[in-house]
Amino acid sequence: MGMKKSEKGSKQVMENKRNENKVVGNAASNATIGNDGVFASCSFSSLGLHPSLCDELREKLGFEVPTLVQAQAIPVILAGRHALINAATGTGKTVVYLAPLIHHLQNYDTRIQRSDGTFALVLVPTRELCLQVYEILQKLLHRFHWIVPGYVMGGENRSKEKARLRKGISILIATPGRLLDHLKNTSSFLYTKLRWIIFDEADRILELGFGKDIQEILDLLGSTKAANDNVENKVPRNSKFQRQNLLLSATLNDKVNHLAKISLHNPVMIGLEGKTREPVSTIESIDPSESDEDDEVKYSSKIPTVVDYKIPTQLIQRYVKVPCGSRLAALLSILKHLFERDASQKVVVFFSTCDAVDFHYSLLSEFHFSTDPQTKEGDRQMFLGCRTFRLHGNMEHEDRRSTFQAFKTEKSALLFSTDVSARGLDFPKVRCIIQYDSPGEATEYVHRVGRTARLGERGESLLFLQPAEIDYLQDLEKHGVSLTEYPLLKVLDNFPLYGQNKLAKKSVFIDLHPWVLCLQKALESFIVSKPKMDELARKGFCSWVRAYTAHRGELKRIFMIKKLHLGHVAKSFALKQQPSLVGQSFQKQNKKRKRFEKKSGLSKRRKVPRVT
Ligand SMILES: Nc1ncnc2c1ncn2[C@@H]1O[C@H](COP(=O)(O)OP(=O)(O)OP(=O)(O)O)[C@@H](O)[C@H]1O
Repeated sequence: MGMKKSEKGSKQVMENKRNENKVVGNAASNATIGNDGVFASCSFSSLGLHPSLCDELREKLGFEVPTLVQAQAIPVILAGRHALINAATGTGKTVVYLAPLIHHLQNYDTRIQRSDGTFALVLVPTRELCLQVYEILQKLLHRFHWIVPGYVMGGENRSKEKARLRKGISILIATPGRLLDHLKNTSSFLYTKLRWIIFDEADRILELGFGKDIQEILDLLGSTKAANDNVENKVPRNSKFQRQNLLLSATLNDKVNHLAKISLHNPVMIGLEGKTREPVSTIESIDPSESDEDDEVKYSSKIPTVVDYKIPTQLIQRYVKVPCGSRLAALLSILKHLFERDASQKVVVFFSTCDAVDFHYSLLSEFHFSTDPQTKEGDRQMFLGCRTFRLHGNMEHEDRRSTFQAFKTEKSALLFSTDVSARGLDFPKVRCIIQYDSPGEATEYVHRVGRTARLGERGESLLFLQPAEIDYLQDLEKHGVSLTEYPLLKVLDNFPLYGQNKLAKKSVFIDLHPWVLCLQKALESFIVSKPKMDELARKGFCSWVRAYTAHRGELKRIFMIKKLHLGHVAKSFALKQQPSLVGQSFQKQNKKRKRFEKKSGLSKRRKVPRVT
């Protein structure tokens, strides 16, 4: 007896699912951990990648074997599945999505052409990450010259971008704002053959307030789940233009739920709870025919609100408890200690605001120091001998670009940055991360420290906390992150002080330590003597306090503006001025803000975006 059309259809769906499950199953078995816990004990070709691409991975990037997440995820992506991928920082997520794209695009029966337009879209939160992904893509496409890589991002020349889009870009890397701009205004931007949409650092894209843009982008591309279902109705299941969306980050949390819900279709979850989700049950538990409401319930249970973050196991994580007024002296002392211990290394220091970056960068570029008060100014040595860079969102686009490239290639250097460097950037050989201003959300802590200890390399991180902020450690503990204390007094004791014997230098209080007192005095004199520095310090102070008030939710309990002694904050910018003067101007601003909030009923919902 002949089978009914609908029965035939459902049998076909079951068969497809079985085939997909086989691939996902293979992925799990491929992902056996190698001896080092970072790489898998298999080859790239065993994952199903084309031999030429495997050669390219080896020759152009020096990748011999896949990392664990690559071994888990590449077969899943090659099979055409939507996926949500969570793996620790520095474990090779970029190649997780780039390799399958290239594999498929170079495999088309008829070679793709520029006039076909865009096949794949990679969305990233920052310009630097955009460039970084583009550079890797360029290398990987060396022998596949007919696949054209390109990028569009804020700060670039729109007309030039339009011209490139008109010619055709096969794989496009983009920041959301600029992409939306082109989707609306560049009529020659062709994306009718778009097959992949990838969100790298998905949670950050949403946190930066791009949620609306993303919704609009997905709508314009017809790639929301609803639209996707429609596409599936029209396009045969094995069509090469069927959509496949991927979300990746080291910290996929509840914020990604909505994006996953609207953009992923029957996804495979990789790396949540530390292992590949049981492939068969994952696939069978999310039925594409189920309603959105049901999906939401399921996603929420898949991406828990409180998750243990994955931190590279070899990373040494410490905190240092420093009274507010001694923060600057402590930071400079620790940096001096680090570079004296090893002159050839890279260190990144994170600050909460662009102004704070500018102040500290200028200070260290100019500050000369001697513990002997008799030493003439011209004879004093630079406090730190290493090259110093700065990176933040208020810099000129070209400066940002050149700093990013320069810090990448330097062997020994110090980078002062806002969170613009916290996500995805792969600066080789960074040895230490210092979080001078606390990161706020635990997710940001994870990404900041993730700039070191990448791919099994050693690394250390140091979090500055004031005594009143020490509860922040508990907040990190909730996510399985625990830190040990840094022996600051021991480090301070080791600095030579002119005319004092070793015993006299010791102090049990950081703020009374003779080295700290001597350094603080020199810093304050330096600032007073340079009007430009004084101005930078004041600006830095004001924006720092403003950023401190912007901590949200639970964190407000830990970072309480009321507990701050503004005079001590001023001291941490080496300002000698009457703290009340600086404080008053802030308090006026604060009162004005509160009045405004009260009037407009905003006080509960206020969310101050950070300029990074
Ligand atoms: N299979 C591999 N073999 C050797 N090196 C690799 C391999 N895969 C990736 N790498 C290198 O590992 C580093 C980290 O890779 P990548 O930047 O993709 O990590 P990530 O997981 O995206 O990190 P983050 O979460 O910080 O964005 C890079 O320097 C990259 O070149």
